[in-house]
Amino acid sequence: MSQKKSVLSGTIVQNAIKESFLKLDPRVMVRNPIMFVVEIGFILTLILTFVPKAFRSSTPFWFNLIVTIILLVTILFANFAEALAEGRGKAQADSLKKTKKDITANKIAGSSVKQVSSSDLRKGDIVLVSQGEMIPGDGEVIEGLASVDESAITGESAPVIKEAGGDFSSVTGGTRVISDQIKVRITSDPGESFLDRMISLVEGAKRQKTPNEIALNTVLMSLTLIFLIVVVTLSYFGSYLNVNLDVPVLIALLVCLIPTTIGGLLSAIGIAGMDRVTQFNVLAMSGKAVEAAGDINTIILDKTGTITYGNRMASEFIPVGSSKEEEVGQWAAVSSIKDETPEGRSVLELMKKLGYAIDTTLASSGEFIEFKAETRMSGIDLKDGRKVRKGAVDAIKKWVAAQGGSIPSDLTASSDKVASAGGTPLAVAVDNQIFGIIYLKDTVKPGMRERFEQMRKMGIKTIMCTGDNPLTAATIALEAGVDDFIAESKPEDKIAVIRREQAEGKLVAMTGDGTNDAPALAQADVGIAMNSGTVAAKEAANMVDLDSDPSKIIEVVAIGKQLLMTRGALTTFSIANDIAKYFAILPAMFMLAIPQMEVLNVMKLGSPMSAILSALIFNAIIIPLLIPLAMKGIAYKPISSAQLLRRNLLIYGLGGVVVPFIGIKIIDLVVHLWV
Ligand SMILES: Nc1ncnc2c1ncn2[C@@H]1O[C@H](COP(=O)(O)OP(=O)(O)OP(=O)(O)O)[C@@H](O)[C@H]1O
Ligand SMILES: [K+]
Ligand SMILES: [Mg+2]
Repeated sequence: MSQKKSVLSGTIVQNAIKESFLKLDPRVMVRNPIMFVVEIGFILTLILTFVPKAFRSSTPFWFNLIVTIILLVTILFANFAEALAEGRGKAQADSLKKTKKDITANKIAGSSVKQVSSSDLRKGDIVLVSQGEMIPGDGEVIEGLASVDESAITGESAPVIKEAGGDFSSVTGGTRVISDQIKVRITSDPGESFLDRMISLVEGAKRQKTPNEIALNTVLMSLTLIFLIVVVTLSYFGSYLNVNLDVPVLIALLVCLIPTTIGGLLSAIGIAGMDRVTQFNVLAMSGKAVEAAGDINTIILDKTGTITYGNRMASEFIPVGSSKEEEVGQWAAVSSIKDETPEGRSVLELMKKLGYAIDTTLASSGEFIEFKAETRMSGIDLKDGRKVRKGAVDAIKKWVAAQGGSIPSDLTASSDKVASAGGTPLAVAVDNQIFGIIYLKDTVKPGMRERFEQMRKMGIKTIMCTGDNPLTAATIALEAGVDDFIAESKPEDKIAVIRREQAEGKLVAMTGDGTNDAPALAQADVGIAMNSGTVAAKEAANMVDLDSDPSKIIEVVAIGKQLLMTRGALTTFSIANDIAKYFAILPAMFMLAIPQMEVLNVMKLGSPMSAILSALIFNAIIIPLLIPLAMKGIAYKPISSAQLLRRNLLIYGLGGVVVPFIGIKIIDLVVHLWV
């Protein structure tokens, strides 16, 4: 993102303080039932402060006033935690909104170019964008190639190449063309652009509670309800025994017992988790996706463009049978004249490099057969009836065999040589004759082996799925160090792998960039599309990586795990805490009613009233003290989940019991000076 703020700026804190008060509105508070109970308690003690005799209470004015103030502060602290977590996203949204201004677009209408406002562009419109101009809307490059400065969106200053065909065709409105000229087909209507979605995302406007959060909330609400019943029963019980338990004391008891710590921090934890993903330049469409990332068992990656750089370039024409190199090149070129994919264009470039002239007349009137992931071939049907094809060797072999052709005896040896070097062999054929092989070269990105090793330590299995042949796949799989690979896979095969894993109860993540990856990205529990990829891939996925770095999935998984751990740890801490507070406040309450019960004062607190106030003060200040942990998350190390659980129970369970004893005791020493 354009502004990476690692520290919280003063304005964010100021706004959060203001927001904490605005969130006191009961219509807002009711969305957080635990804190809403505290707010009702606050209203009751407020009434008691000014009408001391209400509810047959006998506590003094000053006590009621202090309880009222502490309750208010407790709610404000919880609101502040949430507002602070929301703050960074809001600030980011503001700066993104500045990127979104109306610009003039060169819309192509028939044979002329018309100048229109970018806000008047609709899905399907075609615009021309030249050097120095801003791209007026999201779209797909349909003609040409240009380098584009996407720093407004990604924060990355190095320009990226966008080109028609292939997997690098999508462009984002608000980015700038810095060289050449492209024709773009607009793919979004006003208000539905990537930037719009991004703004509403970081703003948290459409934030919904995740299923995990809803489940936890239900548990916490049930706990609250149980304590409410306990406290109400206690008050009746008291009056039956002729012991007067005062309303402010009962409210203090209730607030201490209900899980206000986690209740106050829960939404901040979720928002901060999402925000951490965003700071990492990954846009998560839902909190659910981030949480799912934390539980991932299997990751599916495609080969080209993910594990390798993805600029598969023709580097050699290898003749087979009785044909000549130039012949292979000629037919490869004829089949590529209208092939807009990087592979297709690289064939023509290789011809130029080798100094061969391309016979364009032959192809000019033919019917172009576009490359499809399903057929794994592309080519042209010539006017004279001949059909020219290039494509995956197995696909071409089948195609030739279906026409009664025979397979040259040296084909396999030649294609295997290319494949075992990690290259992609494309066979070139005309009707029933195979002429030779195009050697497409690609390179594995550096550092892949270490990344996959890290995933293995996290207990995650990696599977490479590629449309390429088994030998190339095996070579690259070995070089990159993935656990498993599937070759010659069509889009539906990728989905089948994901479904198979899911049927075994596993959560599956997938990264991809191509249109052929889109269905699988949608099927996966976590689908991460590369921002460089096609519009279809980005729409199907539930996360978009603005830096287009597929290995980033590791960090996304770590952030997801961290989110789940932080929530679990703070829930444990909160509930353990409440148990400790019980020992401070319950004896104090009875001592207040029956002064002879001094034996109950196990913590040796100053006086019943100072004990109650100390517990209540501790209950309030623990919320802001835990805000940094809620926002930053608990540090994550790749160790087994059993070890993790043991460690967290020890720290946050035991800590949760011990800390309040010490905290309340210290506060009581101070409070008792007055009370
Ligand atoms: N322009 C093209 N013309 C003909 N055949 C092609 C072309 N591009 C690729 N192929 C062949 O089709 C196969 C599938 O290509 P595709 O780009 O769909 O792979 P994929 O399924 O995305 O897998 P990956 O990206 O991991 O390689 C390639 O391995 C290659 O043999
Ligand atoms: K509490
Ligand atoms: Mg691909």
